[in-house]
Amino acid sequence: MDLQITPKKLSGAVTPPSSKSQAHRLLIAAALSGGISVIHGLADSQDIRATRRCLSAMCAGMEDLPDGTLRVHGLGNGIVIAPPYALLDCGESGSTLRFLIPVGLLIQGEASFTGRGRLMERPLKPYEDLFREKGIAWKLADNVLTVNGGRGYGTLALDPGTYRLPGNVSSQFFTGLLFVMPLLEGDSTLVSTTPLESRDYLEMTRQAQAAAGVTSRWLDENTLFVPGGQTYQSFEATAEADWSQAGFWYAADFLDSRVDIRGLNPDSAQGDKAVSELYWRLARPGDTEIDVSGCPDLLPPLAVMAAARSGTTRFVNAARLRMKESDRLSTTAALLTALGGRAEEGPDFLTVHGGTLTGGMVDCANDHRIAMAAAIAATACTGPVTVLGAQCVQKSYPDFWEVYKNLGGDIHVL
Ligand SMILES: O=C(O)C1=C[C@@H](OP(=O)(O)O)[C@@H](O)[C@H](O)C1
Ligand SMILES: C=C(OP(=O)(O)O)C(=O)O
Repeated sequence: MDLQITPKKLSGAVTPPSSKSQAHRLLIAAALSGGISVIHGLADSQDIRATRRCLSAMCAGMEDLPDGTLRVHGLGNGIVIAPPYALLDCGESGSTLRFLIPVGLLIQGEASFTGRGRLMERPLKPYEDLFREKGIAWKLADNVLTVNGGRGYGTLALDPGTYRLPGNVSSQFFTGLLFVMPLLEGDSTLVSTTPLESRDYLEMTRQAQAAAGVTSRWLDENTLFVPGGQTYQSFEATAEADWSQAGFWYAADFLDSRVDIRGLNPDSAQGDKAVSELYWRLARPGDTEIDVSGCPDLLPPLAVMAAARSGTTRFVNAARLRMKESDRLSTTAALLTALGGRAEEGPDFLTVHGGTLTGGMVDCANDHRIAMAAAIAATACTGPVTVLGAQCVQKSYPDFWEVYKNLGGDIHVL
């Protein structure tokens, strides 16, 4: 779907959908438990559907109630996950794939993972290296990854112990391991061999586990101690509003729209709540530097703010942005330059020069956050903006265009 946007300021109230990151975690913690958990406020999106689909394929029960509540029938303390083989279609969701690979080792036989778009090209090496070191079967061929925890043969391939991973590729590997470690018979430690980036995402994992009565503790800033022999208890929880998505509405306000952003938890464990402070930092004129290693998903909306401010903004520690749904350093720079802005990418940074945006044609590169950033940038352009492939917002915010229109956005489908 291609859209033409005629620049208009937006106005009205918005409640962002519930946090995708929190939703993945609550679903997995509920599925690993031994009872029926109740989750309120889950927003629908392609990524959340992917996690639900995979957990269902592992035999967790998912029951949607008419009031929007989801009841999850857990697998039984994760000890026996029923099928002897499961084919798990992760769609385009990196979180689903990386969170569930270790969970797949609990299946009696093989678990195969597949995905679409760029998913299976996104990094998996930290798991591959670790699995090879531990003697766990790993095969990636023709877009399908197969792992085998060997549970059907009376052994548990994932032993308690020390697990070392680089901390600068994706925090999602740490989350995946952290989900299964408490179920092992003995204690484990999870060690980041480089300074751990996106640490708040691990805190979100620990928070979802805490809801299910599962604990771990930091020994130092790169080492997490995970007691073994724990079980996930069923729980009731409400998913909170998504700070990463709120970032786009903050950017709209930065560009002089009047969007009243509602429902956000200021004490949230979501690291992307940093947008509320970064907004004010960017509002001050002059050159500035922003470290996005802890909040990579904020880069597209922050870059749009940077394009309209007075001064140069350098986003640093951003190498991981190249490994998202698109190479986001490149696609964010391309988005801004296509609209008449000035931006340059480096290997691990993006420099954005403030100025005015004129309009033009943006290719979303199948990246939801590029599509939403383009929509917000359009509100400040002097001429029309064409957005190619706008349907990719389905990944995380399916009614984004509807909301944009309700706020007064002027869009029509080409
Ligand atoms: O754990 C999570 O929910 C996520 C972690 C981040 O990934 P990285 O840790 O790979 O940067 C983030 O970009 C992604 O959208 C969601
Ligand atoms: C990178 C993202 O998600 P994931 O890694 O789960 O695909 C995202 O939502 O921007």
